[in-house]
Amino acid sequence: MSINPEAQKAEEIRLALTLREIDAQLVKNQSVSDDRRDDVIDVRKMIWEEMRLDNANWAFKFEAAGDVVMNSLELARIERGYLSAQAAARKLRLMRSTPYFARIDFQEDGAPAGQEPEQIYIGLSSLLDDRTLEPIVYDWRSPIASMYYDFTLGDARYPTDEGHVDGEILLKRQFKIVNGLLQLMFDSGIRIGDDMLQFMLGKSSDDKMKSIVTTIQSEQNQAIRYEEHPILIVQGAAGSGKTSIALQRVAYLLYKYRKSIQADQMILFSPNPMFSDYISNVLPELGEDNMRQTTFQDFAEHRLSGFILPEDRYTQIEAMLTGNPGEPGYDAKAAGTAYKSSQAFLQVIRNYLVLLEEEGLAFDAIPYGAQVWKNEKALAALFYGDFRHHRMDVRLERMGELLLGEIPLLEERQARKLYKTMLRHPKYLGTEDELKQQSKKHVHTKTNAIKSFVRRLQFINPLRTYRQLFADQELFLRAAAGTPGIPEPEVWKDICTYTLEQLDSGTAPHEDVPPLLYLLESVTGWNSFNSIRHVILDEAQDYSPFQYEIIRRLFPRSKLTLLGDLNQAITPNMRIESYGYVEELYGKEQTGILRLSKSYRSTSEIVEFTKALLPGGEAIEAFSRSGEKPQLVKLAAEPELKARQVVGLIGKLRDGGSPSVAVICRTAAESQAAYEALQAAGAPAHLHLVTREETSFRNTLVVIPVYLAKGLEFDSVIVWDGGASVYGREEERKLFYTACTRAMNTLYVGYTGEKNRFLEPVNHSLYEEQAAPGFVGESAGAGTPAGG
Ligand SMILES: Nc1ncnc2c1ncn2[C@@H]1O[C@H](COP(=O)(O)OP(=O)(O)OP(=O)(O)O)[C@@H](O)[C@H]1O
Repeated sequence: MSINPEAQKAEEIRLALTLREIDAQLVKNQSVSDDRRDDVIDVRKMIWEEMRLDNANWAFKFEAAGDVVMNSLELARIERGYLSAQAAARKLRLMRSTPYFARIDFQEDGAPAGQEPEQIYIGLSSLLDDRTLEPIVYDWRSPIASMYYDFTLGDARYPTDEGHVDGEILLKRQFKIVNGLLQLMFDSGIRIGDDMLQFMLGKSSDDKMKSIVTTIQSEQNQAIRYEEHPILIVQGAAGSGKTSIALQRVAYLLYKYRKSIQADQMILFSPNPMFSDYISNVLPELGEDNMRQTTFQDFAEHRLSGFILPEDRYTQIEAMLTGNPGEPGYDAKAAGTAYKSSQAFLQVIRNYLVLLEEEGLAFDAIPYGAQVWKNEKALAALFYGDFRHHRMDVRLERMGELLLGEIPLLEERQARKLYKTMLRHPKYLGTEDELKQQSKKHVHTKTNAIKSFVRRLQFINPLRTYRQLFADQELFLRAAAGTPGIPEPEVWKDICTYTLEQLDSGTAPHEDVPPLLYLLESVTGWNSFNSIRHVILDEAQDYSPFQYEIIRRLFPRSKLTLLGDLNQAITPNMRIESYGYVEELYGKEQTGILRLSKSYRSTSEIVEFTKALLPGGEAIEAFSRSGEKPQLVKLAAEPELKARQVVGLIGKLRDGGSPSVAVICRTAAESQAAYEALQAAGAPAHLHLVTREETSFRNTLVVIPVYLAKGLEFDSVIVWDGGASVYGREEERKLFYTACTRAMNTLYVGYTGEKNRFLEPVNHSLYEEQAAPGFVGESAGAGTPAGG
């Protein structure tokens, strides 16, 4: 809706006044910041002086120590003040560029006649008039600002501590202000969207993820501010904004609970370090510190270090995708993955833990040098004898205390023995006192090793305990009694053989890592992180019941937000069809589910095409942004020619101005081959192969396996080979869907041979078919390059 010149002028004046206020506050903040910095330096100097009183007498030193403590407390206080001044300056600087992005005029019900509606300007942070303390800009996360996201013109309401305030929105205006300059503004009657969203989505991705605060949609806003249950599950279609919601939700919670929650009390489990880098700019853009980020793999490696090497998730996926049924180890791993990631197996491990209370925990003898101090039998006797009435972790604690308590006696005895031997032996020279000292020292080294062994609970062996389940059929059947889904005996035998082979070679297959961790933590006592108040899991469909249970136990005081898309559950053989087990683990009454069906990433043409790949895909809706139809491109079977054709497609896209192009392959092995072929075929020099070791995100021109492209997006996507021989199995449907949904504006599905079967039912009006550049169509035989 266009805006009259008078209103335009008024907005320009309002912007100028706001900028003036921000400038004034920046100057003031700078002087406060300088003063506080000087104070910090002064107090540090003072502490330093006091600590250097080396030559002073004891009484003086004592007094000085008291002063140091006092001054340290003072220093901590001033430092906090300094940091908060800096944070305020950071926010003001962000606001200097974009002070606000929206305005609503709100008339409260029951307002006295003639009272003007309140003009609510909404920005990244709040800004108060320094003198009157009247709000000039409201933070987008404030309750009053939520109306901007939730309502169109007309009736509206917002929550306050005393209940809802009802009224009417008379105007809804959006601004694009960059570097303090008003570039664009328009009024909208309908949802935010439309014009501004078109504008935002139309921008092609050539960089990391951006914040979406200016155009958050009402259903997304609900997820961002959701607080009805401590556990929130967001199931959303590809491109529906789940990752964006996760990050804006962190910002919202940091604002709402700013007195009690800091950024480092929130933790995001992300799929891999490259993804962490991809999203790393969003919170700083919003003026907030980044939350902590980790991956489940990192945690597992940390906890299992010293025991066994956990196989990486991507190694597992690659093995499943590159192997074939019938090949050695494949079926056992596939069946093992399905069973070990199931809820049924969680129950088996729980039952096993009950059995272990009575018998079966594996112990390792405690060494004293090359000898044994306590053998397995003696340790088991303590665990299952003297301490049997306690919980297992308490038993271990008691055993630790008891064992450590025996060490002085051991030291004394051994030192005496050694001393006597030394006295007798001519090779030990020295006085009696010297020999006594030497023997003590020698013994001490050995007992120190014992102490560390005991403190680290190395006298139990969780790995052997876990292994036992696969080595002892009768034991497994006892643990599995009454649980569903027990594999057929033949299948179980194969699973056991494969598992034992792997464990004995020093690697825990990826599917064994969560059960192993769960067993280890349950026996030794959960090392919980009580300070973490909120855990966010992106790509939640990739976590098994075990992993959820581990996360629940590790963060007992934390709320949880899960964001996932069951249609992108691409780990082969991990059968995750719903989040029912999350509800079971946390309790239905603790859990809320929100569903998002609108997809914002891709053009309507791409969304219509990709949703047709899914049974039940009708529920997915496209945001109305138009582009080219996806193109199915028949490529030559001959590898060199095919690579040249794909180089041609890349050239076409780049000539068309596409800022980021991804050639997406099914596996890492296929990516490597495609990368080499493309290089040899003259691809641009900056073509980059993305591997799982990648820690920083770059997307200008990449070759990437689907499972690493997950969660990311590219202006253009070329599916390297969507042929029937590449995507053949039903379980690869989701993999293919994930690959195609990475495209924002252009999607080319290359294929050799026949098209895959997921494409068959897709209505032909949803895509176009074309011959590759320099390729004279299918009928010309497998690739005769035009003109060459
Ligand atoms: N309200 C919005 N305003 C502007 N852009 C949006 C909005 N919602 C989503 N987007 C954009 O849509 C794209 C997809 O968002 P995001 O990656 O968060 O989706 P997702 O659900 O996590 O996707 P996927 O599951 O496919 O990885 C991003 O470019 C994001 O910026």
